[in-house]
Amino acid sequence: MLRSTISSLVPRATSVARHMSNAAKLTTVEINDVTGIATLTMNRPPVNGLNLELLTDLNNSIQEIEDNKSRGLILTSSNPTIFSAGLDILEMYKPDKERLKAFWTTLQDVWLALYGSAVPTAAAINGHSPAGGCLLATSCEYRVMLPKFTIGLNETKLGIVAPKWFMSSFLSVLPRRVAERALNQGRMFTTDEALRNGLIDEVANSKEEALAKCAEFIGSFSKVNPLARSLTKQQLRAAELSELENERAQDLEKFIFFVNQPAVQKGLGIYLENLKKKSKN
Ligand SMILES: CCCCCCCC/C=C\CC(=O)SCCNC(=O)CCNC(=O)[C@H](O)C(C)(C)COP(=O)(O)OP(=O)(O)OC[C@H]1O[C@@H](n2cnc3c(N)ncnc32)[C@H](O)[C@@H]1OP(=O)(O)O
Repeated sequence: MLRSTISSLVPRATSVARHMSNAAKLTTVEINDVTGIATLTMNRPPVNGLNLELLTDLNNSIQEIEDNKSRGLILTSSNPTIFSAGLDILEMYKPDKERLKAFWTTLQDVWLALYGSAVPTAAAINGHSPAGGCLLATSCEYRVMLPKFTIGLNETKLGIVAPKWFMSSFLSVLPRRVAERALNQGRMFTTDEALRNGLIDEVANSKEEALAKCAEFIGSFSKVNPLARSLTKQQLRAAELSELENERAQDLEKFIFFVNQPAVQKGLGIYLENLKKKSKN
């Protein structure tokens, strides 16, 4: 799984960023030619709702970054106020059976790829980051967030239950007591609260500053043997990764059963309606 070598850590001569993915996709990957760090940007207006297509592009982009020996991965958003609104609720409301399966399987793929990535990962959280957005951010090794936004796993507020692997990412960052209470409450943390509780590592005043801080974190490994680093990370994360790997089919089954419960459908419908009402006001 090792993608980089010590020699690839030496900064290269030019500073031109290379676009690795084409613009028609819902993600772009840009590699900085000096640092070798890849910035993976989500670009699905209006709110980076994680639908099947965005998840597919995310998965392919993570793979591309792993394959092209990037020195690290920074996840961010092209939207100036929203990192990601989490799962696109429309994928779960009155769903098509086959698409629902593909949707959840691809979300599992994205989590396994990002949480288990061999390269150092960081999230530049330049906007709100509820639920699935928080899952992506907490799957990374480091988080830098802009002020006055919110982040958290708010599933209980929607009448749904965050799966175990959502909780694993959350628990890898927060103390158990804080995580348990926040999950039960469906708590959204403000940027300040997230910093105080350790849900994020730093605050930045602009997206550029956030990206620079993420790059600095990734650069902190420049003198560490990359193979030793990635094997250490993967060993530390192995238990949670294999738990999902071994239970993928059951997890999918549970999800499909849960989502199709009339009470869950009713709750999602009401939540969507309220979102739409709010956006009209
Ligand atoms: C073991 C098995 C059990 C498994 C059970 C399932 C587990 C599922 C796990 C995770 C769940 C999720 O990730 S669910 C998604 C949770 N997300 C949210 O609750 C966020 C909701 N959105 C907001 O709070 C806000 O939209 C925002 C803060 C993200 C942005 O606010 P802003 O004011 O800028 O934008 P609007 O609110 O006006 O929204 C614009 C537009 O987008 C639509 N929208 C927003 N979020 C979603 C979403 N998550 N899915 C679908 N659509 C969304 C919103 O309705 C507006 O639409 P219209 O313009 O058409 O009105």
